[in-house]
Amino acid sequence: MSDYITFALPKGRILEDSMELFAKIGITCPEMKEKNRKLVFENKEDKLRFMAVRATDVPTYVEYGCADIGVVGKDTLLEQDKDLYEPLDLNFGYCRLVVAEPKALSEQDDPASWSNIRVATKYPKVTERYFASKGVQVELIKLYGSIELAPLVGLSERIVDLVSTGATLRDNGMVEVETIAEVTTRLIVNRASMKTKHERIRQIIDGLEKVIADTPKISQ
Ligand SMILES: Nc1ncnc2c1ncn2[C@@H]1O[C@H](COP(=O)(O)OP(=O)(O)OP(=O)(O)O)[C@@H](O)[C@H]1O
Ligand SMILES: O=P(O)(O)OC[C@H]1O[C@H](OP(=O)(O)OP(=O)(O)O)[C@H](O)[C@@H]1O
Repeated sequence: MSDYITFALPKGRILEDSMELFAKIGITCPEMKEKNRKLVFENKEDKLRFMAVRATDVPTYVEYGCADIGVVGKDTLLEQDKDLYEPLDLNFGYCRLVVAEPKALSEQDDPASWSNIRVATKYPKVTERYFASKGVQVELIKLYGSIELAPLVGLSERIVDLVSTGATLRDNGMVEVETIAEVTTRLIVNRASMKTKHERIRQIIDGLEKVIADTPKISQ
């Protein structure tokens, strides 16, 4: 398999856009279109292998060299802080990592007066760093999804989560307070693969870079 290039792709919302982008530089995997429960797919002719993994696991597969290349949101990279080469912003998956709170709370209360702020999030490390940099002590509550529910039921006063259209915040009576980071999808590469498979990987990066430069930027 060492002459193969292996990709770790997230199973969720990023997968389709990633495969569309790769197709523009001739990287395809017809086997992936078959409806089954397989997790590894091959394009034997072009010596390409694709693994479908949880979005949060992509950096791990790439860091350990099980995958040469990965596709992942900047939010995940900020949270995990792994030793990876990050050569390209793929210019899709636009969203923002924000601090938000219930609208009612925002109107009634001055957060500066709170002695203990509980913040629910999927991103505890980013959240801790962010509040520490502002000199604010917070209690972190790690959740794995539906973060906007936490303040509605008294689990936390605030949340740190992704916002794209704003519909989830709005429909749950919440408002944005501050932006922590702008998020897009990134290409990541294993550091050793960058040396041992330099020519093929460089070709992929250069090809994608050209496609991205020629594609008008779609703002969310
Ligand atoms: N509402 C959104 N709009 C645009 N991009 C988003 C949105 N939510 C998440 N993303 C981006 O897509 C990535 C993957 O999100 P997705 O929802 O597919 O997986 P996940 O559920 O966060 O991960 P996991 O499967 O590990 O729980 C995120 O890390 C982020 O970069
Ligand atoms: O601004 P919007 O367009 O409404 O998108 C934001 C929502 O999308 C993501 O959730 P996701 O759909 O991944 O579900 P989850 O809460 O289970 O992670 C994110 O965590 C927000 O909840």
